[in-house]
Amino acid sequence: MSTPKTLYEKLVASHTVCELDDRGHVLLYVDRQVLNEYTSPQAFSGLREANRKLWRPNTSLAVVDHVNSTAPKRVAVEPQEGGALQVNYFAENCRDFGIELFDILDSRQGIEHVVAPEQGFILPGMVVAAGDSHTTTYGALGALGFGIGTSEIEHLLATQTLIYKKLKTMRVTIQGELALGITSKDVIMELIRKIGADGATGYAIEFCGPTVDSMSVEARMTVCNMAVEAGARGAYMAPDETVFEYLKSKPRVPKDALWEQALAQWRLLKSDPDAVFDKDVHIDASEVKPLVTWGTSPDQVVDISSRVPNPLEQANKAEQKAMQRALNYMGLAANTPMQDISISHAFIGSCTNARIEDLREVAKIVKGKKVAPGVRAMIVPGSSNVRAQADAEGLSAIFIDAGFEWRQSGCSMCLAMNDDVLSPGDRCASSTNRNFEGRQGAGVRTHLMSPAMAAAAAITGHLCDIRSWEVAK
Ligand SMILES: CC(C)[C@H](C(=O)O)[C@@H](O)C(=O)O
Ligand code: SF4
Repeated sequence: MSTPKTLYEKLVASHTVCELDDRGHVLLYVDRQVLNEYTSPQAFSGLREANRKLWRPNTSLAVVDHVNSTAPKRVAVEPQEGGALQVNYFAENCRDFGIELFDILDSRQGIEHVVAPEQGFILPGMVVAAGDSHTTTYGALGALGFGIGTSEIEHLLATQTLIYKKLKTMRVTIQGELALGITSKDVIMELIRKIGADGATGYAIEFCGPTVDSMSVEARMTVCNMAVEAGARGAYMAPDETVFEYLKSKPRVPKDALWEQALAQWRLLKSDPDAVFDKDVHIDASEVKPLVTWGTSPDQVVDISSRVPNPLEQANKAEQKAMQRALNYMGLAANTPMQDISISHAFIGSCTNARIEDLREVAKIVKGKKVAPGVRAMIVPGSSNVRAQADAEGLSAIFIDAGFEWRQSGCSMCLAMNDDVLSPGDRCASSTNRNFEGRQGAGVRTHLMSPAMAAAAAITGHLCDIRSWEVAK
């Protein structure tokens, strides 16, 4: 009998063209890649210089997302606008190399990790690479997605392969029921709290267990998306009926007999029962609290009902110093109750938490309420399709009535590469995935949390416990 294998090992094995050495390097075939205007220019320039063509142009999908404006009225970029150079060069490259592009005015435009699944471009069992670390998101569909650098993009476009180092495997088993108001965002933040921001470096994570099984595909995407903040360059769940149901209606999935054939194959995509993982982690979902970051790394995170931690209680001197530095940057004093922290901004957006289910949750929280005086709150839908759907469901009317800005889609204030930049000292409750120094603008203080928590903070003007909110409803 052959050795039992994890799904990760099966996916890598089925895409291995050849082994390159005995240290785990293989030449890996990549099924599909998603391109953005921000990380692809040098790759295209390299191809142009070497006079190379794309090996399989129709395996690429190109989306403008990082630098575009999210101003409510959408217009094409003008040559003099910031980011226009990247957007225009991107369009030129897609035209010259024969790649399908969702440009700013396209009704399918949006953040790549929201758009690609929405289009049915990512299917179970695929290997997908892109010049963006949050490509792990696709693991929610049972695909192996990971981020690559710009020279790797060039290699990939020319050959449809990559030199890939096989990862170790980690199984994260999640069981128990989430309490009212607790979301999959809190679950992934709990994992990061537990294992640290480099706790999964060198690993691919398989998420499993009853809690994962009962999550929607969108909730699973949040988990796989943010797993990279624990260092994982691969994070997935075995695809199940929930995934197949989600995919069924998407525009680009195989149809009719091909669908049935695909389904039969996809149902085989799971780890063998006795497969051995290099590491096992368990999470009791019933114990997960609403989490919020206090520092400048996603693992500097606490339960909303607790206090800003005190570095002096840390035995490790280096850790103490890092905590103090984070507190200084964040303008926070140790032992302050987290709920006493006032905010100036709230941002609901990003590929972590700006899908339609997230926006529905936000609408439930803010309906009939008003954004606190002095707070600027914005909602940036994950894609133009999500925006249209939120309009159709009446969600955007609720947001606008409550005083939120309802904007066009893009990465926006998740990393502030367009005009959506905050000012030094601003403090933002954010549904995003990274709270690094300067992430939302120089000197800006970012607190990561679930979209529901960010919405509640916008209304009250300070960080607050979604559980008391849920009870009060
Ligand atoms: C711009 C891109 C390289 C980057 C990433 O890789 O994730 C960005 O999307 C981010 O979230 O920091
Ligand atoms: S929304 Fe944020 S995390 Fe996602 S791809 Fe854009 S910048 Fe990166």
